[in-house]
Amino acid sequence: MNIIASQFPYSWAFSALSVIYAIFKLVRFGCREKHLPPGPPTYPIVGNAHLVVDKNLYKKPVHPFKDWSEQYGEVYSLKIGRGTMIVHSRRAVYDLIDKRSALYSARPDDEQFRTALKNENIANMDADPGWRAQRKMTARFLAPSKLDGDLGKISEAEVTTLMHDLLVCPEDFSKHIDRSTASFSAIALFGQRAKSHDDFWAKGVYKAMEALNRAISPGTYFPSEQFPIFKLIPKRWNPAHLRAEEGFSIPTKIWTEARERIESRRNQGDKRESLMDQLLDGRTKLDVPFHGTKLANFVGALMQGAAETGALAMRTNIMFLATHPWVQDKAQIQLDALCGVDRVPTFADFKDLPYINCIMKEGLRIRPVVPTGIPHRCSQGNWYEGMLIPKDATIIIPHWALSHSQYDDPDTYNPDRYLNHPGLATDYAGCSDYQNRDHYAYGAGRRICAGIQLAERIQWRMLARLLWAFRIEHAVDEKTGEKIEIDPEAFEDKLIAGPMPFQVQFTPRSQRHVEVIKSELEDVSELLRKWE
Ligand code: HEM
Repeated sequence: MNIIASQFPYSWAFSALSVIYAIFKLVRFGCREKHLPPGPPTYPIVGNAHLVVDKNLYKKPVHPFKDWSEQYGEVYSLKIGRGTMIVHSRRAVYDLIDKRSALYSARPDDEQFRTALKNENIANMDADPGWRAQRKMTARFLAPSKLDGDLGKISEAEVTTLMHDLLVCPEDFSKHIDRSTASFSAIALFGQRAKSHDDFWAKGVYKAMEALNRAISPGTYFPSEQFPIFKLIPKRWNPAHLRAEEGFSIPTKIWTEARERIESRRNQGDKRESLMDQLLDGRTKLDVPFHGTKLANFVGALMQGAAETGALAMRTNIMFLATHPWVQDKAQIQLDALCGVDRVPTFADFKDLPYINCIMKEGLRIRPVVPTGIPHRCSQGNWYEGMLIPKDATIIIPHWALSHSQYDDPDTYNPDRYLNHPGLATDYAGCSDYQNRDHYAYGAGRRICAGIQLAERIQWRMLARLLWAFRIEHAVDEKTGEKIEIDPEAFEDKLIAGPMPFQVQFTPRSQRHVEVIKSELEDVSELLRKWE
């Protein structure tokens, strides 16, 4: 009896201490650890997870990314997942993402991304030999010499088709742009052209992107890395998980069919110069071999990276050009002086048409296509100005917020701000003169957009030719005769985002311009037919 009585207080005390410790740990769970960069106040358990439920992280009227940077500085942290660090200044992007690129080039190990992209999409692959091999091959295939050679001619031919489509049916301008960027990418990557918007080679890529955007857009799935309890929800009851599975299965089905179509064409003796043809030939070999669906998904992921981004950026340009006629005036003075009415501009005119480049940069700055960037992961803990950036922290470069805080008068659309930036984005990215970087729309460090050279050329060609050919103006309401307003803030809430639908008018600048477009189309028809 005595023995039991003397043991009781100890076991009670032990249990009580355990409970107190568990409560302490629970309450501390979610608190920001010492040495982490500062950030918004945390709540027990949830940390800062509640803050990202609002998808409007970057936009007006809330703009929290920007407000937090004003409050907490150039690098701040959110207690989400294994820690989320926001790198919010030109200097910090250069110091961390560019200079320490070896530590900042991994991708977060996020279950939703893992399920939707597996290790088969270059944009989400970990920084391993397979990813390096794919980057190397992409850089080789999309080298400037090729993009300015045969691929350049094809790209210009597709833009000529776009000009003609805009003559014939201007109200469908968005569809024409989608077709144009998809078709050029499909010729380069698969050796096949998209003759119409409903063609497999155009429809497929937008269907794949829609599935992917549905799966991985910020704020649309449970933060199961932070709260593993969500992993216990049966997958069939978790709509976000089902969306993630479709984010993989829908694109994989499309790119597998694409590969089969190419194999069948090749079996009929029709071999072409596309990336897929070269891979199937074995003419181009990857340092790390492909298995299963990886080959189809590699080329498909490039197609996904190429088609929609360029189309969204172009829609943004059109929106701002329609609302800023003085910008068109400036560009058209240069175009008319150089090309007159008898010839269309080509990329060889890049240096002589500097204002087109200014317009391209300003569009990417004011409405970056990937507003919150694609997250990076820090693969090794390191210190920055007395703050710890922990191993496995998610790293965000908030493109939209950066663009709206690191520039003079950032909310004003003004391509003139780039008059002293005559180079392409590649000339400024990663440069030690970080104050002079043009914009961050292509990301930073080793993970910077792998198609940046192509992206710049596609947009430049579209902008130069469309501005040479048309005045872009507000659409007019047929009943009232009033112009239809365009809301420049109406942008999608997606990982890869563009303007909400809007209406504009494309008016040919003269009858002579119309004639030149028609004769140009005749000239390039032969070239394009080869890819049908
Ligand atoms: C306006 C056009 C484009 C924009 C704004 C854009 C933007 C971006 C951004 C922000 C990233 C992530 C960078 C980072 O993690 O820091 C990215 C990655 C990527 N982009 Fe683009 N992109 C565009 C066009 C293209 C084109 C034409 C291609 C052609 C293949 C392409 C292929 C890729 C690929 C493969 C990646 C993944 C790179 C990696 O994770 O290693 N993009 N892009």
